[in-house]
Amino acid sequence: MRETLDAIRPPDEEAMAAARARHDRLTKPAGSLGALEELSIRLAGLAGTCPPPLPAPAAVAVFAGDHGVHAQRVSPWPQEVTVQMVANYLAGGAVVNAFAREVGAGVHVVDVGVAADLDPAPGLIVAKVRPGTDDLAVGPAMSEADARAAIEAGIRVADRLVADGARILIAGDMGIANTTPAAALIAAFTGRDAAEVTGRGTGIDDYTLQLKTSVVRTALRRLPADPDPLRVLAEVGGLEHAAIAGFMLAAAAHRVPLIVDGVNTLAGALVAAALHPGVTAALVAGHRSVEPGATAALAHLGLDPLIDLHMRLGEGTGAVLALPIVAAAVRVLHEVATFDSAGVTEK
Ligand SMILES: Cc1cc2ncn([C@H]3O[C@H](COP(=O)(O)O)[C@@H](O)[C@H]3O)c2cc1C
Ligand SMILES: O=C(O)c1cccnc1
Repeated sequence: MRETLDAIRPPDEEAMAAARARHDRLTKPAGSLGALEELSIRLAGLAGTCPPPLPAPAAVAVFAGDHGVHAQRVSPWPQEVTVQMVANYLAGGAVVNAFAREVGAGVHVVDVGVAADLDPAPGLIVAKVRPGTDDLAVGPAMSEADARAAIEAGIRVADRLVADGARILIAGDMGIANTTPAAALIAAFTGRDAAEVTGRGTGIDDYTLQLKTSVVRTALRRLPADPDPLRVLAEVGGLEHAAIAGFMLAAAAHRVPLIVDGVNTLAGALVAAALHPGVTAALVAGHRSVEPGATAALAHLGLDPLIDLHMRLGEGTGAVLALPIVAAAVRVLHEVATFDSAGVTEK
C-alpha cells in the first residue's frame, strides 16, 4: 500500500494548460462542451500529456463480499444472492454484462470476501481475505489487518488489469447488505448524520429503513473522534469497499482514470481519499445514484456525476454507461479540427 500511495502525483499543470488552450482553438465556440471540456482537461492532467490517451480498452472489476450485518435484517434479500450473482456475472447474464457488451468493456469479478467457496472460472479473480465480515452492529466488521489486506487485494487487481492493457478502469460492487456499511462509511467520512445518508438499498420498507439507520448510528458511536481511515474501514466497512479503495489508489498511481459507480464505490472512494487526497484526480463520477449517501459522497469528493438516470443498482452499471461519454470527451482533443486547419472563420 505504501508504494502505491507514494506513487500518486499531482496533476500535470502544463498538460492541463495545453488541453485548455487546445479547446479554445477547436471548431466550436469556446466552452460549448461544458463539463466535457473540464473532464478532458482533468484527464490530460492525470495522464501528463495533451491529448490524454483514448480510454480503451476498458476493464470493469466487480468486487464481491458478504456482510455479517445481514443478520440484522437490513436487506430483504438472502445472503446467498451474492454468490449467485457472482455466478451470473461470470456467465454474462447480469445488467452489468449487458451494459459492458454495449460499450465494449471487459468484466472481471473479484471475490474479496464472499461467504461461500467459488470454483475457478474465466473472469474470476480470487482474492478472498475472509468469507464475509462480522456484524458491524455488534462489533468491528473486521480487523485492521483484514482491511489492509483487502485494500492490497484491490491494488493488485488494478496493477494486473493495467499491466494487461486496460487504459480505463471501472469499479463495481456486489454484496447483499452492503449499502449498510456504505452508509456508515459515508457518514463517518463526510460527517453527515446517519439519517441523511442511509437509503433504501435494494428497496426496503419504512420500518427496515429505520432499523438500518439505527444500526448505522449505533456502529458510528464506537468510533473515536478523528479516527484513522483504516480504523473506520475495519469498524464499519466491508471487504469490497476496502478493495475498491485500493483499486482506486492504484489507478491514480498508474495515472489511469477510473469511473466511479454508486453508493458502494463512492464509499470506497471516500476511504481512498482519506488515505491519499490526490486519488480524486483519477476519479470520474459516472452517475448519481438515487441512494442519498451517493449525493453526500459526491459533494464531499467534489465530483460532478456525468449522468443521472435515477438508477440504484450498483454492480458498476452507472459507471459503465458513462464510459462512452468519457471516451467522447477525450476523442474531441484528438480529432476535432482547429479553426486554422479547417479554414473556419473565428468571431
Ligand atoms: C438480484 C440483485 C442484483 C444486484 N446487483 C447489485 N445489487 C446491489 O444490491 C446490494 C445492496 O443492497 P442491500 O444493501 O439492500 O442488500 C448489493 O449487492 C448491490 O451491488 C443487487 C441486488 C440484488 C438483489
Ligand atoms: O447506488 C447503488 O450503487 C446501489 C443502490 C442500491 C443497491 N445497491 C447499490
